[in-house]
Amino acid sequence: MVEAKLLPLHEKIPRKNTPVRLADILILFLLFALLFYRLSSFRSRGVGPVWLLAFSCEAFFTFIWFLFLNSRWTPVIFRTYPNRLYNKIECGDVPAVDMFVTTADPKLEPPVVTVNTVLSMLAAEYPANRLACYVSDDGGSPVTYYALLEASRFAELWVPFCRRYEVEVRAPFVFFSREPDVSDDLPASFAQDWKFMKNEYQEMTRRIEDHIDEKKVSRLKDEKFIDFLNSERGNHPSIVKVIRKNKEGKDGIPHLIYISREKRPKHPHHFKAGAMNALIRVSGVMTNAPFMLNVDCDMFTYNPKAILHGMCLLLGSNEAASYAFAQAPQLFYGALKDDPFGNQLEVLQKSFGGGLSGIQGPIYGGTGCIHRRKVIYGSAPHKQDSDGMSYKDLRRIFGNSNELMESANQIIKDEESPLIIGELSSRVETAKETASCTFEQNTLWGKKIGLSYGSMTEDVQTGIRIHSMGWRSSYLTPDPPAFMGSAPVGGPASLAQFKRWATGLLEILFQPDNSPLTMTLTKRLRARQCLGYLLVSVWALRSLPELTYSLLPAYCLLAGTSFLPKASEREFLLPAAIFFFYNIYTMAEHLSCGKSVREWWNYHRMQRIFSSTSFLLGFFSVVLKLLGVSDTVFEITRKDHACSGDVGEEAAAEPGRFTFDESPVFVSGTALVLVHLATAGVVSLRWAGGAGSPGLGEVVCSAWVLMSFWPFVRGLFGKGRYGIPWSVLLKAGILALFFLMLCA
Ligand SMILES: O=c1ccn([C@@H]2O[C@H](COP(=O)(O)OP(=O)(O)O[C@H]3O[C@H](CO)[C@@H](O)[C@H](O)[C@H]3O)[C@@H](O)[C@H]2O)c(=O)[nH]1
Ligand SMILES: [Mn+2]
Repeated sequence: MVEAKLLPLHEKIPRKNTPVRLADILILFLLFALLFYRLSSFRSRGVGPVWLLAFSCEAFFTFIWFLFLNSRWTPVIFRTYPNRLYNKIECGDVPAVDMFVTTADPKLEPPVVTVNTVLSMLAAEYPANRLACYVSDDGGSPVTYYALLEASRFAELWVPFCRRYEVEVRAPFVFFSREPDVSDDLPASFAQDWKFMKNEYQEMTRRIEDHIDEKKVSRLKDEKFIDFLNSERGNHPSIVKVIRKNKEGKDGIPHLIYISREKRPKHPHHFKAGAMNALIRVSGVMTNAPFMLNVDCDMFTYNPKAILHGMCLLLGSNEAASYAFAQAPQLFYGALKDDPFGNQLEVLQKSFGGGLSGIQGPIYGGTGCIHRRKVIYGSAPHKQDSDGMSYKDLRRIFGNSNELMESANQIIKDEESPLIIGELSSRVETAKETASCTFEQNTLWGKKIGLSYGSMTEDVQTGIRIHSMGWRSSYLTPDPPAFMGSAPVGGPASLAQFKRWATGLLEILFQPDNSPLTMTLTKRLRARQCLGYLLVSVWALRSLPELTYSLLPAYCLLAGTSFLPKASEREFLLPAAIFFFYNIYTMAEHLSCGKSVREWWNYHRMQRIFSSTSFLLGFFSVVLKLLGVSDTVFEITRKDHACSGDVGEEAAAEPGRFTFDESPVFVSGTALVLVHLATAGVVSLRWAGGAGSPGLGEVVCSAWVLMSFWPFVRGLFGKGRYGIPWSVLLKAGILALFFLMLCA
């Protein structure tokens, strides 16, 4: 028998994908043929503005397709074998992991959501004395702190209960949403314990919801809340509170620590990246684990062995040692059927994440990721710096805290041995210092170490920095999935999220010391990985050709010209074939991932909507930032979660129906729909009046735009939040009129 410890902890298996490659190439070939046809037509019929525009858009689409093809050319899958780690666990030989949860606003992110996430982390299957859970609260709210105190108390019952009955999903709201499974192999006590626990859980959520008002919490007159008395949101000193210490060893409950970093109105706080850096420093002086797991407040552990699976990717072999981090895909629990807002991106993540895994590795997605601390501290791959750094360097890089410098030096010298730091409580004052808003001044935080600043997608930016150092990354895809979060519901939240992403991704492209382009030329970012990053970096730029291409059919129908070959010409088959194969291809891909045709259509149509709305605003935000007019802001996504009693009003009557508000993000989409409706009217009138029949290609395209933007068409007639507000209609109307005049 092969000895257990000799068996690999993970395997990286190339996936066969010949049919996908063939389909990718076929479409690329057709796109090139179309471009070639356009070029040769310039010679025969001259260069008109309409065909030139069409050609430019198609050239852009071809480029995108090429990037797409590159990203999925050599997919691999990772298999992990956590059982092979049990030897190590028995000897107490597994590395410590610091777990970070970020939350920022108890109104948009209900504390019950955060509490469920925290409980699922505390109950992880991993030696409890190797774990510490740090919650960063950018809201600085006593409400969140109160909820965590409750969570800590409940954990005393919950964690042993999960271990005793090997509970599968350890976020209580999931567990109690199903009827208990009373199978024969469970002890007779289970049914009774289940009832008791459910009751305790409900009591706890009731108390938390009872204390959702900050004033009520402050009135509790408990000295625990003193720190919050004179603090207001955005203006308060650092608060660090040890809520619970692990006293009972490896079968106990991990440490739980609350942090609210210092905030002052005049100091930029760098949103989530700033919060993460405070977490990294505070944990650095308190437990200093060599690995760090970070999740958003709504992203609970779905697979209790998630960390074990992650460790299988990061420990054991030379190959594992080259992985900077293990990233899990962002999957969603209890999400709406058929993904009406097209924001779950499961199919896309599978192809993109699996594809990049075959190059340098998946991108860092900001949540559900286990990092090696030394990577975040700037260490290069396969380099053991046994001497560590000089005091002067440490101070210049990490900042003026002896404890932090010392702990950072430990990490740089030797990554896997956990550092035993005395009493947690004795470190609180030091921790507060490192969480102050001036601590980062004249250090490399946000530049060379920690999470990088300057982009709304700090995650991707940081990932690029890491890959540029020559590190690789791995994809954490156990079955069941490691983590699950909540996807935004409704039009405003979904479009705002994609706007933020598009903004952040484009911001990166324009940062000389972070842009994937320069990183490939000057550092160790692989060329194909760079192309992979480009595929998402150009989201905001995609808005221009997408919008242009959706306007072209309307323009041609109104102006009596065409941007496609006539249906009677042989070349008409080219765009027709692209249209046909592209849609069949994306549909087949969805079906092969077990998705419905409906879900494919929702994905397709939301892609068109995002491109012409969110991405466009993202593009403008970046332009304004580059011009120095206004800076970009991180707008937090509202979490309508099954576990928070009040399912937001968005999700009320018709949860899958598109909703609107007065945000400018709706203007371009509304204008587009108005233009096409007007076009349909004019063209039918003309046709009835005996004018010649309009071009088939243009008519199909115009109808396709209306079908894709159907939520907006419905929005014209909807009531309340299902209707497009007057202010948006007015702005869109003016734009549409302007365009119609242009066509006349
Ligand atoms: O000033 C802030 C703003 C946000 N957050 C936290 O950041 C996380 C992500 O925010 P959310 O509003 O949920 O944004 P999403 O669009 O869902 O986030 C995705 O995209 C972000 C980048 O745009 C990444 O940071 C996230 O990890 C990734 O899940 C949440 O836990 C927030 O509490 C803070 O801690 N401080
Ligand atoms: Mn989120």
